[in-house]
Amino acid sequence: MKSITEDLIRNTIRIRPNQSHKGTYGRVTLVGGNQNMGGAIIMATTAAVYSGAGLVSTLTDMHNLSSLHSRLPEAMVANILDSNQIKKLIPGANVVVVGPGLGTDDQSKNILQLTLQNVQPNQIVIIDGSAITMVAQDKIKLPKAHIIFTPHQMEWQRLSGIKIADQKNQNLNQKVRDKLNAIVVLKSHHTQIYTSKDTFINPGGTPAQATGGMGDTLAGMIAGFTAQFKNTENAVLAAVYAHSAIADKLAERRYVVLPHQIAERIPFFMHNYQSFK
Ligand SMILES: NC(=O)C1=CN([C@@H]2O[C@H](COP(=O)(O)OP(=O)(O)OC[C@H]3O[C@@H](n4cnc5c(N)ncnc54)[C@H](OP(=O)(O)O)[C@@H]3O)[C@@H](O)[C@H]2O)[C@@H](O)CC1
Ligand SMILES: Nc1ncnc2c1ncn2[C@@H]1O[C@H](COP(=O)(O)OP(=O)(O)O)[C@@H](O)[C@H]1O
Ligand SMILES: [Mg+2]
Repeated sequence: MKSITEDLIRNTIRIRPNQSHKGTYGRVTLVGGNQNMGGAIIMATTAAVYSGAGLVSTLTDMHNLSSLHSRLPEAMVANILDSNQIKKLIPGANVVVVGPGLGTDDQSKNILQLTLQNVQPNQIVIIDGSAITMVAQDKIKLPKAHIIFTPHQMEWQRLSGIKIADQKNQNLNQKVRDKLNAIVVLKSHHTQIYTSKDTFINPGGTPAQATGGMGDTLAGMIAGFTAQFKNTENAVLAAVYAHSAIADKLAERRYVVLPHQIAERIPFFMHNYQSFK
């Protein structure tokens, strides 16, 4: 298993060309946040915006509208229950994130299905949180697209059938990845990334990260990075690395690191590591 290196991060985060505009940096659409879990989609959206995605739109329950807007005026918001908005905003994106705080009831399932039905083959789709659980339990058909799953260990157990105790076995994980034909970010205290060619381990991470919303933030970062940087695999690796490297730094002086504190530091981290042209 290869460790993600600083060099890879430097070769991935590019200096922004002068001749560019917001469209250069990708369109991200996020789908999630029911009445009870608006925080999850707010954190994911925040991370996508702070990672530098050019245009970010969020389909969420309208109960979350004012809290999302007041925290993050940069994001556009649409009603998750309006199927016309889903049909418009999903095909218009470069990267789709589905799942943070989506819930797993019948309404959530319909939203997930409609979202996936509108995905285009050239798009990157990050399937996180509740969406992983529903794909696992309800045998939801996956679209032809560049799919990235971001499960924690229990979500991976649900999706892969591999018990948490057996997830140490990389061959088992890789076999299921091959069947899914996706990038799998298997989150834990040292997150592993399974791609079509390789397995990587993230060298960083701290128990100060063990708090709700930490994975939602990672999903948004992966969206922001993959929207901007051409090599999708490297963009995923860079996002995973940045997420924990920022946390490790903050944890030098904190007992717990909050997801929004990570989001605030993303532009500083990316500034320090930019080099690739
Ligand atoms: N503020 C918000 O709006 C927030 C909303 N959120 C949204 O909630 C939705 C549900 O996601 P979820 O992860 O909270 O619940 P679920 O999928 O049932 O998994 C938990 C079960 O798995 C087990 N478990 C075992 N290993 C584990 C591991 N390594 N990491 C984690 N869990 C592990 C664990 O075991 P236990 O804790 O009991 O030991 C428990 O039995 C999702 O859409 C998400 O986006 C959250 O982000 C929080 C903030
Ligand atoms: N003890 C730990 N050490 C390092 N990283 C951790 C630890 N606990 C959790 N994390 C990280 O926090 C995130 C948790 O993701 P997830 O469980 O999906 O959170 P949520 O759904 O609440 O946003 C993952 O990126 C995981 O690697
Ligand atoms: Mg999660």
